[in-house]
Amino acid sequence: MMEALSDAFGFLSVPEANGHHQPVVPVSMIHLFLSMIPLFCYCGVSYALDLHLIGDICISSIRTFVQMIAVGYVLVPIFGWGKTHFSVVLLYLTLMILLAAYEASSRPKFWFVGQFWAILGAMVVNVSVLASFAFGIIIQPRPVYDPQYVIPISGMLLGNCITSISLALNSLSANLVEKAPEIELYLSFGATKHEATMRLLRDAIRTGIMPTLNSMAVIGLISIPGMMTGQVLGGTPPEEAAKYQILIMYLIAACCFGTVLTVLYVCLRVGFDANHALSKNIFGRKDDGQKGWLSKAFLCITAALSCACRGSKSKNGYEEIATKDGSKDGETNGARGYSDEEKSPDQLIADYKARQNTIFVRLLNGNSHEHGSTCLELKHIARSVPITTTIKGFHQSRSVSDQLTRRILFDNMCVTLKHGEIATVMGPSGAGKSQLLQLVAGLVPHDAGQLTLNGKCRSHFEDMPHWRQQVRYVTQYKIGIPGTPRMFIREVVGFTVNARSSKILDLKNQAQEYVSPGYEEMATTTAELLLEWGMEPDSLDKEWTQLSGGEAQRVIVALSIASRPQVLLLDESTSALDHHTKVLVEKSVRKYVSEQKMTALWITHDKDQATRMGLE
Ligand SMILES: Nc1ncnc2c1ncn2[C@@H]1O[C@H](COP(=O)(O)OP(=O)(O)OP(=O)(O)O)[C@@H](O)[C@H]1O
Repeated sequence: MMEALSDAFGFLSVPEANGHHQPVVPVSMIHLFLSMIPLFCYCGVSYALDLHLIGDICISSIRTFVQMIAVGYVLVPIFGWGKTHFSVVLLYLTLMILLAAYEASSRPKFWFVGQFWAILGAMVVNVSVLASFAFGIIIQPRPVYDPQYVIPISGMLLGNCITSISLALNSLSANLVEKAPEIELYLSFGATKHEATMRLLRDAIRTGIMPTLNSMAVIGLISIPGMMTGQVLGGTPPEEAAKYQILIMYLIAACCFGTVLTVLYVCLRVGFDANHALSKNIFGRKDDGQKGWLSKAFLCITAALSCACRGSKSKNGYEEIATKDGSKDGETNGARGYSDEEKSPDQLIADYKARQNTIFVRLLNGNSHEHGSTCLELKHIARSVPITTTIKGFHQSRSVSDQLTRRILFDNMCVTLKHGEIATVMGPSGAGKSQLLQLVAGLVPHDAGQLTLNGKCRSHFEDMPHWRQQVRYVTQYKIGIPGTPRMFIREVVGFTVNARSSKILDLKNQAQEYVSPGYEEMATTTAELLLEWGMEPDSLDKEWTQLSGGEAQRVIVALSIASRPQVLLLDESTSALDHHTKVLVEKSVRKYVSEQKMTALWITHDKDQATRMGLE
């Protein structure tokens, strides 16, 4: 039995003359405790730098100790029974895979409902396929489920998958939440969800598999894997141990690649709805509430210890922050502030109802185009947003009724705009103006009603990217994407070219086909507009991150106009500009809307701007 362990697992033991194994390096419990000392020194560093890692260091150290000692005892009988009972091996593998899925699922910063099952499914499929390939075709142990081979190798595959999946998923889910404005920028220029997230997806895949590729790059040169070392010490010739290790590394890399791709595919499917719109409320931020009970118990103990150590600091383990006037954080002008968490749902609903959420959509130049044909029509549109994300503790709660957890922003909204018309959208902050424009752009769903463009109902468009190519939403956020505006033009033209080439085959829709401008036309128009608005045309070749807030705002408005949409949706698009430049931009928008027979909806808080826009 010990020979089997030694062979497969690389135990550091050599056989004695009497057949018993003697460890190459005898390790006593005292040695183990001594080896913990350097690690625990870093608890002091964590404390000094306020890293909040003391709990994690303690938990990981204790888990390593308990788990490894336990496996040392459990493996011997399992290797023995497993040789003749496949069910024992299967049971052990099931346990391993469940724990691996749980570990991988608990690490990313954001999570979605069903994440554990997605990871479990990805692991089961990929590990099963690779293990079948490895044991059935390459290694061919007898029996094929020989636990001496199956358990250690599956363990190595799963262990590496945990790291890859958690890194990749953490990268993609955090980006889907934190880089939503970037994704929506691409979507609003007609990108599909895959085009809009391609960069983030590539980053996530690279992040996930890089640790494995890195260890493959240095294996043999710098790192000698434990398994190979164990085999050599157990008597296997080094060249044979090396070949076995190479085989294992290839299997690990393939398994990591497969699981990462599968899990990211599910994450993307969950992160977008059928209309290629980002589902922003799907992802929850992981907090201590999502930690396992074991981790929570350890965290409580370490928090109590840390609290006792701090003495003069706060009782709850966190230092209280005093504000300038001596009051504590959360207090303003002597009155204690309170957060949404402390209100009951009824109070919150009453608060929301009490707010004036009226949105005014005012037509500015309707008289000049009385006989024009209808461009954009909103019929009885309604939109509500979940309020669960703002109330901690109710997040993802299934027991609270839908009515209680949603806030109606607007209901029964009807707007008709003819070609060449501009309307302002005004209302208090938080009333839902941006939501209205994003709804028109198809970036958020609507609860009821119908939208039409040139008389064609939105549901009759081939898909939402085709609608968005003609309905351009100009975000109010500063653009922080990598690259330059010129690169962005190339990407945008690519989206519409793809869409057109697929649509050419669609004979039914050819009559209403949208012909987007090519690269040259778009770049020239953008440069001309920027010149009119007091910017150098070489701004197109500056990195987005090097442009000031006002410059970036002008560039994105210019790009939007130059992409010749039917509907222009401007969300406070001149908020960062000085008065003179604002007037120049307003003039150009009026000119282009009129000349190109577009329609524009313009959100502004500036009454003077609304008045100016109405005076032609
Ligand atoms: N995905 C979401 N989930 C939950 N609530 C949301 C979501 N998106 C927007 N909201 C809420 O909807 C409300 C309206 O948001 P919106 O951005 O449309 O306001 P606004 O009228 O444009 O405000 P401002 O003038 O400040 O830009 C806000 O209270 C906002 O918190």
